[in-house]
Amino acid sequence: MAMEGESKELPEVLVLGPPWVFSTLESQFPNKFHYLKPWLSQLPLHQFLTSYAQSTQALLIPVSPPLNSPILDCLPSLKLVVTVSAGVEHLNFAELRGRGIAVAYAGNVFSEDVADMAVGLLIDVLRKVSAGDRFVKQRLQPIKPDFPLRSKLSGKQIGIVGLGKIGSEVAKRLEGFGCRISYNSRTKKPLVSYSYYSNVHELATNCEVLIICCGLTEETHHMINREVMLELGKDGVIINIGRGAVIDEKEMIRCLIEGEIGGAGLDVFEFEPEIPKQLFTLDNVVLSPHTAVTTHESFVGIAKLAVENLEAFFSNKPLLSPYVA
Ligand SMILES: O=CC(=O)O
Repeated sequence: MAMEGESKELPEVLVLGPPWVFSTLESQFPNKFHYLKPWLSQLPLHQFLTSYAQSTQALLIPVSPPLNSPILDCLPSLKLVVTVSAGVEHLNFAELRGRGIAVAYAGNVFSEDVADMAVGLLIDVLRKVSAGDRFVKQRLQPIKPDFPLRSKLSGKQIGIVGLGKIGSEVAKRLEGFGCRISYNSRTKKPLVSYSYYSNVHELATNCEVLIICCGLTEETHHMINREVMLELGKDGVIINIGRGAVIDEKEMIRCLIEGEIGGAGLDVFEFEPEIPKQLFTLDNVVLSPHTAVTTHESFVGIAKLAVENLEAFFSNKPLLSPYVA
């Protein structure tokens, strides 16, 4: 049902969650759909949905909050969820399948930006770019011999955890730095020449850097545990642009403080939006507020893809980026 003052002719799309990508989508593609925007209403969400979204077939959401059963119960006509994210851990695929709801997601749109961020964090941790910046600004001196030595990136042994779209982009970039690439993933990739380790323990033992590029599932939750970090070793660096809970964050902090690993570059955290305060005091840690995907280009790209998926759905055509669980 259309809200007062809005078009009833355009296909209806419900938008949930923080409208961060939505504003780009709406400004780039105005008048494509009739958007239901609960955040503009005084009504509590469930009341809004039962008042206005009973015939809504398509839903647009970011990666959080989880799309739970009470929300789905309020949307009896829902047939499509478009999540503007590469990660899909907020979706329960068994339930969505049971309700006959298809899913489209970000596919490859963010992969280059996320891979760039992984390399940026790695260079920052190894070469102490942010630490050097703090050093100069705090002491107001451009050059000082007592700044600690950095570590070289070229030639490093890199272990990629999850050689999907993002992991492959990371590998491609680091090959350009003369790094030796190994990876762990559920299965060996037939067309890839990088060394494959069937478990993260062997990968960590044989690498100097671990880059977490996989999604969060029951299998990957806390996959990077204390044992893996000890195997990575005292000079080892962890970069995480996947999901925070793939690493046992408490143990990682302990390992960083005790010098059991050398450093970390983190764009994601186990209990977002919380970031453990101990990380703020560590100079061998570079932090980023889960912004690997937030470039102008990625936002325009995901807005376009979301619109294309919605248009395909409303004209009974195949989705552009279906997520097949
Ligand atoms: O974290 C961002 C995403 O999953 O797209």
